[in-house]
Amino acid sequence: MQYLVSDKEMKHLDRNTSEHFHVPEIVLMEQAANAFIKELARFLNGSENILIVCGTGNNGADGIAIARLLRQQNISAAVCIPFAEKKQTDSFRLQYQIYTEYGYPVISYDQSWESYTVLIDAMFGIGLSREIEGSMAECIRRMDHFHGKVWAVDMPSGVSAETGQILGAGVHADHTITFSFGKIGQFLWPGSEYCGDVIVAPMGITKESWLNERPQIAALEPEDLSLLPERSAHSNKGTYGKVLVIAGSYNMAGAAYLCAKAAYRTGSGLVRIFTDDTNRIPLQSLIPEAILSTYDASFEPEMLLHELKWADSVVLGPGIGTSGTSHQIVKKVLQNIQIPCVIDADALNVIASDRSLFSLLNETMIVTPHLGEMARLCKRDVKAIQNDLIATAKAFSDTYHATCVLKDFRSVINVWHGMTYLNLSGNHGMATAGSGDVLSGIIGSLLGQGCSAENAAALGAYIHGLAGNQALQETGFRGMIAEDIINGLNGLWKRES
Ligand SMILES: NC(=O)C1=CN([C@@H]2O[C@H](COP(=O)(O)OP(=O)(O)OC[C@H]3O[C@@H](n4cnc5c(N)ncnc54)[C@H](OP(=O)(O)O)[C@@H]3O)[C@@H](O)[C@H]2O)[C@@H](O)CC1
Ligand SMILES: [K+]
Repeated sequence: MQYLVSDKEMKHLDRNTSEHFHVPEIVLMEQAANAFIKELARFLNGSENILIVCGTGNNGADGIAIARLLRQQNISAAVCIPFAEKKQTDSFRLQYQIYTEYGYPVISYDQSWESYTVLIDAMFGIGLSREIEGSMAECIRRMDHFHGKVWAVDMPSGVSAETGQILGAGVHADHTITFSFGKIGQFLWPGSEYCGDVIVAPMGITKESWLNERPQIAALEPEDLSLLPERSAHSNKGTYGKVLVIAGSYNMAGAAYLCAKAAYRTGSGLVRIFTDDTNRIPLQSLIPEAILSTYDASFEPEMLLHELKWADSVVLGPGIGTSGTSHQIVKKVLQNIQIPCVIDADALNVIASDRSLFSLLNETMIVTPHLGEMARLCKRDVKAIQNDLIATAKAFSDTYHATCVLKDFRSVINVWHGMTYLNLSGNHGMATAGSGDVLSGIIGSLLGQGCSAENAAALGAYIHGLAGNQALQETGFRGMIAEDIINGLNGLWKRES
């Protein structure tokens, strides 16, 4: 698991390193500059002519230190400090003094950048705190139009380290070398598109610097697949959980099929589909492994209660529609459920339309809204939510105690009183109908196999993305459909065994 930090957290870690562990700022800066060069050097062939555009804060100070170290390794480099008259930090002044004592070149802002082949952006790092305006925004745009490769020091200038929003203007980097921890804004849209590939370079601020604080945001990595429920040679189908998939209404067999199949492909021993009777024939032929319980116009709640007693976990909602019967089903489940549950799709729309149902949510439940569903749940517009993904997911969990998986290009998973996860697996091929049904089936399966709500939600989103990445090898981006993601799971498990 890697931790991702905000600008404030990084400054806090920096302060703890200096004040508690007594590592001087200038030592950290030298380590940062060395760490940057070590990564950069892997891409250089020695013929480059490098320009480093520096601000007057510590990001700019890093830039000047990098220029000095490059020159001392016989690599052609010069700095440009377009707004040298602005407020300078002590470290900036010191780095500038050292650099000029050596007689290394500082070019004026008016000079052409034509002869330079690489640009290093050291204007703003994690200190960016407001919109960039006027001539500074012009300078950012000039960097953005640079003809060669662009490397960003810590953050591309203009990208908020906390939200990933572009503050006024932003530099599109080919690579971003960031120090010690990934920054949240590097992984949220649109910031992620400005960072190019992100390299986290260790530079001496370590996890010890959290002292008594706890990191808030994490991203799962391949080694975290060890959190998956164990399998045993001595087992039967009952060992791996019974999942009740309440899905599919008239003409919506597909959602039930994808969800149930994903649950089976994630390892569940038994899956039962509770669905509209008109789905019986297609589901029996599409997925004969599933047990079916169906209802018709005269929906009898007793049958549903009976199925709830049978199950170890429930997925409630894919394709159930928002009819009166769907409302009855959702309400009955929420009032009676005593096992872990994923609430998805139309079940969320039903809840959004009847505020009395919100009070039935609790910490054993996982809600999986996409942005539109979340907009209906919290009565905000999609754009506002997109600009504020992490806070939105957190506010929902804090208020209703359920684990929230807010689905987007980078889904945010928030656990009530717990960690926030940013899911970094997956690709845009997965933006296709039914992809969400597959995700809820995966999460429901993990719950049925005994995972906590936290592990099922974070791991479920991660596995879903990995399966999509696996599918990419067969389909490419453009033609991927939900079934391919399910097939991608097979590839994942094959690698595991
Ligand atoms: N922390 C660490 O662990 C380590 C950090 N290191 C490096 O330090 C970097 C952070 O340095 P930093 O704090 O000096 O801020 P930086 O990004 O250089 O910005 C400079 C100043 O610009 C200003 N400003 C803000 N927005 C503005 C705007 N829109 N338009 C105009 N001005 C604006 C704002 O000052 P203000 O005007 O608010 O007083 C701000 O302070 C970090 O990214 C990394 O590279 C490493 O050396 C090693 C260890
Ligand atoms: K920068």
